[in-house]
Amino acid sequence: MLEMSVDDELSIRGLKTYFKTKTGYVKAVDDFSMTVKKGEIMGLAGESGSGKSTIITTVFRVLPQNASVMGGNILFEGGDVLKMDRKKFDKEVRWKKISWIPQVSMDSLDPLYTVKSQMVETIMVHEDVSKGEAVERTYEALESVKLNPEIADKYPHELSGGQKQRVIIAMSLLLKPNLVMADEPTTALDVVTQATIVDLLLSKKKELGFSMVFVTHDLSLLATFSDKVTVMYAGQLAESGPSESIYRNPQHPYTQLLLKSIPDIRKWKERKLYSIPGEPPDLENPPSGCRFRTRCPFAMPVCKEKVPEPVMTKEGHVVACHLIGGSK
Ligand SMILES: Nc1ncnc2c1ncn2[C@@H]1O[C@H](COP(=O)(O)OP(=O)(O)OP(=O)(O)O)[C@@H](O)[C@H]1O
Repeated sequence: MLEMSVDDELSIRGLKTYFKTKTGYVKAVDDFSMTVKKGEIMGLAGESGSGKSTIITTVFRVLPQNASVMGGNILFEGGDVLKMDRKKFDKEVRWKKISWIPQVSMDSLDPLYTVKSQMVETIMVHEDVSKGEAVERTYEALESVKLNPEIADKYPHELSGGQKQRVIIAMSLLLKPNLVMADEPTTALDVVTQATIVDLLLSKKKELGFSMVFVTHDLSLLATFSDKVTVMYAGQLAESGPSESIYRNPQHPYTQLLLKSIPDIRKWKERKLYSIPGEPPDLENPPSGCRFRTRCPFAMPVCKEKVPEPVMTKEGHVVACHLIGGSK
């Protein structure tokens, strides 16, 4: 049996989630591991298409029809989320223990129902409470994310992006989950609204004490609040470790280049914008060995032959790179 440490909230081990296509399988998440400790904020970063959302939808068990979990475990509160009976997961885990804050998009709230009816329904499906009590809790939840109670009777299309994201946050915290997975929660919002949404999430975290996975392609945003950062490349782990150390002393060439591509506002006059040369690989036919080797300035012959094994460095980072350690 796979054991978790008492201070682990979520432990993803060797996860493989593939999408079936007409021509084969997109290996969107391929042997990926990550542990989130209780109460910590884990930032999950990587370029678009690196598999971040697929990890979240695999944990939340909302994968599309053409996806299959080909291997691995997702350990949470002593059990494997992937092996749990579907009905039990829906009733006891989804929203109640693990919740999800998706991007503000057209389909994150049901367009046919008012905010109040969606929130009341969420409470009543999971808890044995009267409708009156569920309505009362809905108003309290809206107030706790600083929304006017009038919002309760509105339909999603009547709300601004920022209001919609506050409703989604209120909904995701309704049942006081232990783990919140926020998937690019501020993308598609303007910069000022982005900052207020991050502040709101951080203050709710302080108040309620949940652990959080915060998915973003924006490493500069994570720097301001995450305890740890995991960097993914093409469905696999590149580097993971304590935030401060990752930003000060990145070990993986991909992390180094990602950090180099963050614009420094203090040097805006003299500095050209940097972007990593090349494109992320086709995940239906990824390169052999290290998937980053086709863009890596330090690629060596071994990088083509062997998949690098994640190893712990003296800085306390887990790094999958032949410059650092072993191979599979
Ligand atoms: N339903 C699907 N069928 C086939 N391929 C898919 C499907 N959903 C996602 N993919 C592919 O899986 C890979 C990982 O996608 P995913 O959305 O997890 O990446 P991401 O890092 O979250 O990207 P972004 O930051 O753009 O949201 C991509 O190559 C994507 O094209």
